[in-house]
Amino acid sequence: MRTAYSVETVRAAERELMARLPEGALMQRAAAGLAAVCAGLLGRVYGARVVLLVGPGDNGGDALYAGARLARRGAGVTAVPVDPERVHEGGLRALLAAGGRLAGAVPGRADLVVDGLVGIGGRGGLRPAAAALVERIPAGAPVVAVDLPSGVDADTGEVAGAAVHADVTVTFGAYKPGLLIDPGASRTGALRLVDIGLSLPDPDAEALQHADVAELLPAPAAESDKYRRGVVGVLAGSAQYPGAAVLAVAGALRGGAGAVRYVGPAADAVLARYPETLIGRGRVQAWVVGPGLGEGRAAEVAEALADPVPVLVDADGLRGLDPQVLRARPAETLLTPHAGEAAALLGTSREAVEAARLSSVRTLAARYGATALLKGSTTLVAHPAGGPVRVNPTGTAWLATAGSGDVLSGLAGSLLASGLAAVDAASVAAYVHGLAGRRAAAGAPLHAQQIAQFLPEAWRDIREEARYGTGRGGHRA
Ligand SMILES: NC(=O)C1=CN([C@@H]2O[C@H](COP(=O)(O)OP(=O)(O)OC[C@H]3O[C@@H](n4cnc5c(N)ncnc54)[C@H](OP(=O)(O)O)[C@@H]3O)[C@@H](O)[C@H]2O)[C@@H](O)CC1
Ligand SMILES: [K+]
Repeated sequence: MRTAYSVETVRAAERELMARLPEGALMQRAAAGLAAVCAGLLGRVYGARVVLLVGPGDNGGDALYAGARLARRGAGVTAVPVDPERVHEGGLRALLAAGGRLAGAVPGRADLVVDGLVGIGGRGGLRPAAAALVERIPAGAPVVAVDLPSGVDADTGEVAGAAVHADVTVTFGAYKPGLLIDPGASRTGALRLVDIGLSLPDPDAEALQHADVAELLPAPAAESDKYRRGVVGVLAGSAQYPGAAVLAVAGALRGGAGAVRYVGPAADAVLARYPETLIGRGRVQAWVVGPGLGEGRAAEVAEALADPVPVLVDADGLRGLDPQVLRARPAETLLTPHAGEAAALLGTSREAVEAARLSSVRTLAARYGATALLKGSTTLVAHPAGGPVRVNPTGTAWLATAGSGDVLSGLAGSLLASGLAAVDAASVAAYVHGLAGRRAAAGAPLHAQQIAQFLPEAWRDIREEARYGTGRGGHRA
């Protein structure tokens, strides 16, 4: 599990630790870790041209101390400050003593650029003087961000204006949520965590990794039959949208439940494609309600919600949901809106949800007493009782295609039926779905059926990589 902590939490842990350590010890730990990553990237440190972009705070200090370490190993290190009047004094002294130099402009060539402009003390998009240095980064030079890419909001991943695009981000003490959530996540490149000895409470956000997902994926036991493995009911589709039913069933058939039961007017379309589907009402261990239902189906949605089993509500099923009804349910409810549907549930605009995805998903879960999965470039999952928000690390922009959400809801419902808690079912489904989307896309547009077709491959890959380290990986770790 990759866990992430808010700036406030990191600062508190840092204060607590600093009080017990000699002055500057934490910065030295940070700089040592940063220099080690830089040296690894350079391969040969001696003679390498390293450029440090240095902001006025401790983030710049980290860069300067790391630069000093590289200079002592023979690198040619040039520090370019945003403001020559405001540079971390100790760091600058160390760099100059090690043979590094200070310059007023970014050199035209570099083997490595270190972004020490701003870290967790940064607010808003990069200011013009800092942004001007970023623009001068020599083309093709690899960029290592110190703690986080400058311009990315550490707590939310929001990017207001200019921000650094890093190839590697070396972060200290703990991951910050903004490194895992887009648009920030797409600026970080490969993430490296340097342990500086902070003791931390419960995280604010967390991201499943292959090994976590492998442990959660249901596996049939020797004595399993289809009913013990769970039956998932799918209430979806309409005369107008029969395809949504087919796609939700496609996802559900590949989610580990022993059987899929379809209820609705698209039975012919479903059977034509998946003859193994059970048709009509009967006992289920979880429901998927909503994809392609169209209008006027509230009574059927209410009936499913009255069944005392976990229910996933998606798409048209989300219209007019009553928080009181969900709160009174004896089993878990999982809501899977995209930003527009979440906005309707929260009585706000789509833009407001997109701008503040983390707080939106938390509010949604708390207000409706349900687990909430907010779809998007980084899908988020929140539990109604709070706790860390799960951030999906496998998403890809190619997943934003018609019907993709129907496959996801079928898959998540199937995982619910096989006994996973709603938070796990939702986050595992998002993870496997994202991976399948990446496999299916392989850099080209895809359609939703392909995502469903690639689910078994993604699933196997997760199992194998977790067990033998031999899977093809491919997700950004
Ligand atoms: N946590 C830990 O355990 C450890 C933390 N460590 C390190 O300390 C870092 C935090 O240092 P920090 O507190 O000095 O703040 P930092 O990120 O350097 O930025 C503040 C400066 O930037 C400026 N500025 C603000 N916004 C801006 C913008 N948009 N565009 C441009 N400029 C902007 C702001 O200017 P001002 O508002 O003062 O005018 C201020 O001068 C942390 O990220 C990590 O690297 C490690 O050394 C040890 C362990
Ligand atoms: K930085």
